Amino acid sequence: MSVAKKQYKRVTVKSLVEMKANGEKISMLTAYDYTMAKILDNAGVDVLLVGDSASNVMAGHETTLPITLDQMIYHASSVVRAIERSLVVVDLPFGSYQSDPKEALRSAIRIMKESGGHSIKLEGGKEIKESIKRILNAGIPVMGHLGLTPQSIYKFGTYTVRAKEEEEAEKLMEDALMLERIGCFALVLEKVPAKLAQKVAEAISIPVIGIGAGNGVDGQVLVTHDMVGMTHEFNPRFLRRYLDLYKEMTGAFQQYIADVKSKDFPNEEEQY
Ligand SMILES: Nc1nc(=O)c2c([nH]1)NC[C@@H]1CN(c3ccc(C(=O)N[C@@H](CCC(=O)O)C(=O)O)cc3)CN21
Ligand SMILES: CC(C)C(=O)C(=O)O
Ligand SMILES: [Mg+2]
Repeated sequence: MSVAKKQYKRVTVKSLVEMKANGEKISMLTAYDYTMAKILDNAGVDVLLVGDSASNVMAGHETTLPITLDQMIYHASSVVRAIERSLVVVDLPFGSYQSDPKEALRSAIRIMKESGGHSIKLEGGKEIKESIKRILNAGIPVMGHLGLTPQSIYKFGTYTVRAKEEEEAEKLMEDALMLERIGCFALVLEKVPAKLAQKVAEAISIPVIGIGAGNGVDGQVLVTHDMVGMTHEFNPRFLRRYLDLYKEMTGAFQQYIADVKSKDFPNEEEQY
Protein backbone atom coordinates (compact mmCIF):
# COMPACT_ATOMS: atom_id res chain seq x y z
CA MET A 1 0.00 0.00 0.00
CA SER A 2 1.34 3.43 -0.88
CA VAL A 3 2.05 5.77 1.99
CA ALA A 4 0.48 9.23 2.14
CA LYS A 5 2.83 11.89 0.85
CA LYS A 6 3.41 14.06 3.89
CA GLN A 7 4.70 16.96 1.81
CA TYR A 8 3.24 19.57 4.09
CA LYS A 9 4.44 19.82 7.69
CA ARG A 10 1.16 21.53 8.47
CA VAL A 11 -1.71 21.70 6.04
CA THR A 12 -3.12 25.21 5.65
CA VAL A 13 -5.87 26.63 3.46
CA LYS A 14 -3.05 27.84 1.19
CA SER A 15 -1.61 24.31 0.91
CA LEU A 16 -4.95 23.05 -0.39
CA VAL A 17 -5.06 25.61 -3.21
CA GLU A 18 -1.43 24.72 -4.01
CA MET A 19 -2.27 21.02 -4.05
CA LYS A 20 -4.97 21.65 -6.63
CA ALA A 21 -2.58 23.72 -8.75
CA ASN A 22 -0.04 20.86 -8.56
CA GLY A 23 -2.60 18.18 -9.35
CA GLU A 24 -2.21 16.49 -5.95
CA LYS A 25 -5.56 15.14 -4.77
CA ILE A 26 -6.76 16.17 -1.32
CA SER A 27 -7.80 13.59 1.29
CA MET A 28 -10.45 14.56 3.82
CA LEU A 29 -12.29 12.51 6.46
CA THR A 30 -14.54 13.38 9.37
CA ALA A 31 -13.41 13.43 13.01
CA TYR A 32 -15.48 14.14 16.10
CA ASP A 33 -13.21 13.08 18.94
CA TYR A 34 -9.63 13.16 20.19
CA THR A 35 -8.72 9.48 19.78
CA MET A 36 -9.94 9.13 16.19
CA ALA A 37 -8.43 12.50 15.25
CA LYS A 38 -5.02 11.34 16.55
CA ILE A 39 -5.13 8.28 14.30
CA LEU A 40 -6.32 10.27 11.26
CA ASP A 41 -3.75 13.05 11.71
CA ASN A 42 -0.94 10.57 12.21
CA ALA A 43 -2.00 8.61 9.12
CA GLY A 44 -1.53 11.76 7.07
CA VAL A 45 -5.09 12.78 6.21
CA ASP A 46 -4.89 16.32 4.80
CA VAL A 47 -8.16 17.72 6.14
CA LEU A 48 -10.24 16.69 9.17
CA LEU A 49 -13.86 17.75 8.97
CA VAL A 50 -15.70 18.11 12.25
CA GLY A 51 -18.94 17.41 10.42
CA ASP A 52 -22.43 18.05 11.70
CA SER A 53 -22.84 14.37 10.70
CA ALA A 54 -21.80 13.97 14.37
CA SER A 55 -25.53 14.47 14.90
CA ASN A 56 -26.14 11.10 13.20
CA VAL A 57 -22.93 9.24 13.95
CA MET A 58 -22.21 10.36 17.51
CA ALA A 59 -25.66 11.21 18.86
CA GLY A 60 -27.95 8.89 16.87
CA HIS A 61 -30.25 11.55 15.47
CA GLU A 62 -31.97 10.86 12.18
CA THR A 63 -30.78 14.12 10.60
CA THR A 64 -28.06 16.71 11.10
CA LEU A 65 -30.57 19.34 12.23
CA PRO A 66 -30.59 18.82 16.02
CA ILE A 67 -26.87 19.26 16.75
CA THR A 68 -26.11 22.56 18.49
CA LEU A 69 -23.28 25.07 18.18
CA ASP A 70 -22.13 24.16 21.71
CA GLN A 71 -22.00 20.48 20.77
CA MET A 72 -20.04 21.25 17.57
CA ILE A 73 -17.56 23.28 19.64
CA TYR A 74 -17.17 20.35 22.06
CA HIS A 75 -16.40 17.96 19.18
CA ALA A 76 -14.11 20.44 17.42
CA SER A 77 -12.07 21.26 20.52
CA SER A 78 -11.51 17.53 21.14
CA VAL A 79 -10.26 17.13 17.56
CA VAL A 80 -8.03 20.21 17.70
CA ARG A 81 -6.26 18.86 20.82
CA ALA A 82 -5.20 15.80 18.82
CA ILE A 83 -3.83 17.24 15.62
CA GLU A 84 -0.29 18.14 14.60
CA ARG A 85 -0.61 18.36 10.83
CA SER A 86 -4.15 18.20 9.47
CA LEU A 87 -6.26 21.24 8.65
CA VAL A 88 -9.41 21.32 10.78
CA VAL A 89 -12.70 22.42 9.17
CA VAL A 90 -15.76 22.76 11.40
CA ASP A 91 -19.36 22.64 10.12
CA LEU A 92 -21.60 25.50 11.22
CA PRO A 93 -24.69 23.62 12.45
CA PHE A 94 -28.26 24.21 11.31
CA GLY A 95 -29.74 27.30 12.91
CA SER A 96 -26.43 28.98 13.71
CA TYR A 97 -26.07 30.99 10.47
CA GLN A 98 -29.34 31.10 8.52
CA SER A 99 -31.02 34.02 10.32
CA ASP A 100 -28.69 36.82 9.28
CA PRO A 101 -25.03 37.61 8.52
CA LYS A 102 -24.37 38.94 12.03
CA GLU A 103 -25.54 35.71 13.62
CA ALA A 104 -23.47 33.75 11.10
CA LEU A 105 -20.35 35.73 12.00
CA ARG A 106 -21.01 35.36 15.73
CA SER A 107 -21.30 31.57 15.33
CA ALA A 108 -18.15 31.36 13.22
CA ILE A 109 -16.24 33.45 15.77
CA ARG A 110 -17.40 31.21 18.61
CA ILE A 111 -16.09 28.17 16.74
CA MET A 112 -12.72 29.78 16.06
CA LYS A 113 -12.36 31.16 19.60
CA GLU A 114 -13.70 28.27 21.63
CA SER A 115 -12.51 25.25 19.62
CA GLY A 116 -9.27 26.40 18.01
CA GLY A 117 -10.42 25.07 14.62
CA HIS A 118 -8.82 26.55 11.52
CA SER A 119 -11.83 27.20 9.29
CA ILE A 120 -15.57 26.71 8.98
CA LYS A 121 -17.94 25.17 6.43
CA LEU A 122 -21.56 26.06 5.74
CA GLU A 123 -24.18 24.78 3.33
CA GLY A 124 -25.63 26.81 0.50
CA GLY A 125 -25.02 29.24 -2.35
CA LYS A 126 -26.29 32.70 -3.09
CA GLU A 127 -28.91 32.53 -0.29
CA ILE A 128 -26.11 32.86 2.27
CA LYS A 129 -23.68 34.96 0.25
CA GLU A 130 -23.76 37.95 2.63
CA SER A 131 -23.15 35.71 5.64
CA ILE A 132 -20.15 34.09 3.97
CA LYS A 133 -18.73 37.50 3.03
CA ARG A 134 -19.12 38.70 6.59
CA ILE A 135 -17.26 35.67 7.96
CA LEU A 136 -14.51 35.98 5.35
CA ASN A 137 -14.12 39.68 6.19
CA ALA A 138 -13.32 38.68 9.78
CA GLY A 139 -10.39 36.63 8.48
CA ILE A 140 -12.06 33.26 8.98
CA PRO A 141 -11.47 30.82 6.10
CA VAL A 142 -14.70 29.40 4.66
CA MET A 143 -15.34 26.15 2.81
CA GLY A 144 -18.58 26.05 0.81
CA HIS A 145 -20.92 23.06 0.47
CA LEU A 146 -23.23 22.60 -2.55
CA GLY A 147 -25.30 19.81 -4.08
CA LEU A 148 -26.88 17.56 -1.47
CA THR A 149 -27.05 19.83 1.57
CA PRO A 150 -28.36 17.65 4.43
CA GLN A 151 -29.46 20.63 6.55
CA SER A 152 -32.22 21.29 3.96
CA ILE A 153 -33.38 17.67 3.81
CA TYR A 154 -36.96 18.64 4.69
CA LYS A 155 -37.11 20.98 1.70
CA PHE A 156 -36.21 18.12 -0.67
CA GLY A 157 -37.59 15.13 1.22
CA THR A 158 -34.98 12.67 -0.06
CA TYR A 159 -31.23 12.16 -0.25
CA THR A 160 -31.31 11.53 -4.00
CA VAL A 161 -28.65 12.81 -6.39
CA ARG A 162 -28.79 16.61 -6.90
CA ALA A 163 -28.51 18.86 -9.95
CA LYS A 164 -29.51 16.27 -12.53
CA GLU A 165 -31.70 18.85 -14.28
CA GLU A 166 -30.12 21.53 -16.44
CA GLU A 167 -31.59 24.38 -14.37
CA GLU A 168 -30.25 23.05 -11.05
CA ALA A 169 -26.88 22.33 -12.66
CA GLU A 170 -26.68 25.93 -13.85
CA LYS A 171 -27.48 27.26 -10.38
CA LEU A 172 -24.87 24.99 -8.88
CA MET A 173 -22.23 26.25 -11.32
CA GLU A 174 -23.20 29.87 -10.59
CA ASP A 175 -23.00 29.24 -6.85
CA ALA A 176 -19.58 27.62 -7.19
CA LEU A 177 -18.26 30.55 -9.24
CA MET A 178 -19.69 32.95 -6.66
CA LEU A 179 -18.08 31.07 -3.74
CA GLU A 180 -14.72 31.27 -5.48
CA ARG A 181 -15.19 34.95 -6.35
CA ILE A 182 -16.00 36.08 -2.82
CA GLY A 183 -13.01 34.19 -1.43
CA CYS A 184 -13.88 30.71 -0.15
CA PHE A 185 -10.77 28.50 -0.02
CA ALA A 186 -12.53 25.29 -1.15
CA LEU A 187 -15.93 23.71 -1.49
CA VAL A 188 -17.62 20.38 -0.98
CA LEU A 189 -19.84 18.94 -3.71
CA GLU A 190 -22.14 16.23 -2.39
CA LYS A 191 -23.99 13.64 -4.49
CA VAL A 192 -24.03 15.35 -7.89
CA PRO A 193 -23.35 13.81 -11.33
CA ALA A 194 -19.62 13.19 -11.89
CA LYS A 195 -19.64 15.10 -15.18
CA LEU A 196 -21.07 18.24 -13.59
CA ALA A 197 -18.66 17.98 -10.63
CA GLN A 198 -15.71 17.77 -13.00
CA LYS A 199 -17.00 20.77 -14.95
CA VAL A 200 -17.19 22.78 -11.74
CA ALA A 201 -13.70 21.68 -10.65
CA GLU A 202 -12.32 22.75 -14.03
CA ALA A 203 -14.12 26.11 -13.92
CA ILE A 204 -12.67 27.29 -10.59
CA SER A 205 -9.17 27.43 -9.13
CA ILE A 206 -10.13 26.61 -5.53
CA PRO A 207 -10.28 22.89 -4.69
CA VAL A 208 -13.52 20.96 -5.05
CA ILE A 209 -13.81 18.11 -2.55
CA GLY A 210 -16.33 15.49 -3.60
CA ILE A 211 -18.54 12.99 -1.78
CA GLY A 212 -20.47 10.98 -4.32
CA ALA A 213 -19.25 13.42 -6.98
CA GLY A 214 -16.94 11.19 -9.00
CA ASN A 215 -13.24 11.24 -9.72
CA GLY A 216 -12.93 14.47 -11.69
CA VAL A 217 -12.77 16.67 -8.59
CA ASP A 218 -9.75 17.77 -6.55
CA GLY A 219 -10.23 15.65 -3.46
CA GLN A 220 -12.53 13.23 -1.66
CA VAL A 221 -14.31 13.19 1.68
CA LEU A 222 -16.14 10.39 3.48
CA VAL A 223 -17.53 9.96 6.97
CA THR A 224 -14.78 8.04 8.80
CA HIS A 225 -17.20 5.74 10.62
CA ASP A 226 -18.70 4.74 7.24
CA MET A 227 -15.35 4.04 5.55
CA VAL A 228 -14.11 1.84 8.38
CA GLY A 229 -17.44 0.01 8.44
CA MET A 230 -18.55 0.97 11.95
CA THR A 231 -21.86 2.26 10.65
CA HIS A 232 -23.97 -0.48 9.23
CA GLU A 233 -27.24 0.72 7.74
CA PHE A 234 -25.72 3.53 5.64
CA ASN A 235 -25.01 2.06 2.20
CA PRO A 236 -24.95 4.67 -0.57
CA ARG A 237 -23.21 3.71 -3.83
CA PHE A 238 -20.42 6.26 -3.30
CA LEU A 239 -19.24 4.66 -0.06
CA ARG A 240 -16.14 2.45 -0.17
CA ARG A 241 -15.69 0.44 3.02
CA TYR A 242 -12.01 -0.14 3.85
CA LEU A 243 -12.72 -2.24 6.93
CA ASP A 244 -15.65 -4.09 8.43
CA LEU A 245 -15.15 -2.81 11.95
CA TYR A 246 -18.76 -3.54 12.85
CA LYS A 247 -17.97 -7.24 12.39
CA GLU A 248 -14.47 -7.03 13.92
CA MET A 249 -15.68 -5.14 16.98
CA THR A 250 -18.69 -7.38 17.48
CA GLY A 251 -16.34 -10.37 17.45
CA ALA A 252 -14.05 -8.72 20.02
CA PHE A 253 -16.94 -7.78 22.31
CA GLN A 254 -18.38 -11.28 22.13
CA GLN A 255 -14.98 -12.81 22.87
CA TYR A 256 -14.66 -10.52 25.91
CA ILE A 257 -18.12 -11.51 27.14
CA ALA A 258 -17.25 -15.18 26.73
CA ASP A 259 -13.90 -14.72 28.53
CA VAL A 260 -15.55 -12.95 31.46
CA LYS A 261 -18.31 -15.54 31.73
CA SER A 262 -15.87 -18.45 31.51
CA LYS A 263 -13.53 -16.75 34.05
CA ASP A 264 -10.72 -16.87 31.43
CA PHE A 265 -10.29 -13.11 31.89
CA PRO A 266 -8.36 -11.89 33.80
CA ASN A 267 -5.58 -14.46 34.03
CA GLU A 268 -2.58 -14.61 36.41
CA GLU A 269 -0.61 -11.95 34.53
CA GLU A 270 -3.55 -9.61 34.29
CA GLN A 271 -3.93 -9.07 38.02
CA TYR A 272 -1.94 -7.68 40.98
N1 LIG B 1 -23.06 8.26 8.51
C1 LIG B 1 -23.22 9.34 7.74
N2 LIG B 1 -22.56 9.41 6.57
C2 LIG B 1 -22.71 10.48 5.74
O1 LIG B 1 -22.07 10.51 4.66
C3 LIG B 1 -23.57 11.54 6.16
C4 LIG B 1 -24.22 11.43 7.40
N3 LIG B 1 -24.04 10.33 8.15
N4 LIG B 1 -25.03 12.41 7.85
C5 LIG B 1 -25.06 13.68 7.17
C6 LIG B 1 -24.92 13.52 5.74
C7 LIG B 1 -26.11 12.90 5.04
N5 LIG B 1 -25.50 12.32 3.87
C8 LIG B 1 -26.10 11.45 2.99
C9 LIG B 1 -27.29 10.83 3.31
C10 LIG B 1 -27.86 9.93 2.45
C11 LIG B 1 -27.25 9.62 1.26
C12 LIG B 1 -27.82 8.60 0.35
O2 LIG B 1 -27.34 8.41 -0.75
N6 LIG B 1 -28.86 7.87 0.84
C13 LIG B 1 -29.56 6.75 0.26
C14 LIG B 1 -30.17 7.05 -1.05
C15 LIG B 1 -31.38 7.87 -0.85
C16 LIG B 1 -32.17 8.08 -2.12
O3 LIG B 1 -31.68 7.82 -3.22
O4 LIG B 1 -33.30 8.55 -1.95
C17 LIG B 1 -28.66 5.52 0.19
O5 LIG B 1 -28.46 4.91 -0.88
O6 LIG B 1 -28.21 5.14 1.28
C18 LIG B 1 -26.06 10.25 0.93
C19 LIG B 1 -25.50 11.14 1.80
C20 LIG B 1 -24.05 12.47 3.95
N7 LIG B 1 -23.80 12.66 5.36
C1 LIG C 1 -20.46 14.58 4.51
C2 LIG C 1 -19.64 15.78 4.87
C3 LIG C 1 -19.25 16.57 3.68
C4 LIG C 1 -20.32 16.63 5.92
O1 LIG C 1 -20.72 17.74 5.71
C5 LIG C 1 -20.49 16.05 7.26
O2 LIG C 1 -19.90 14.98 7.56
O3 LIG C 1 -21.18 16.66 8.08
MG1 LIG D 1 -22.02 18.45 7.24
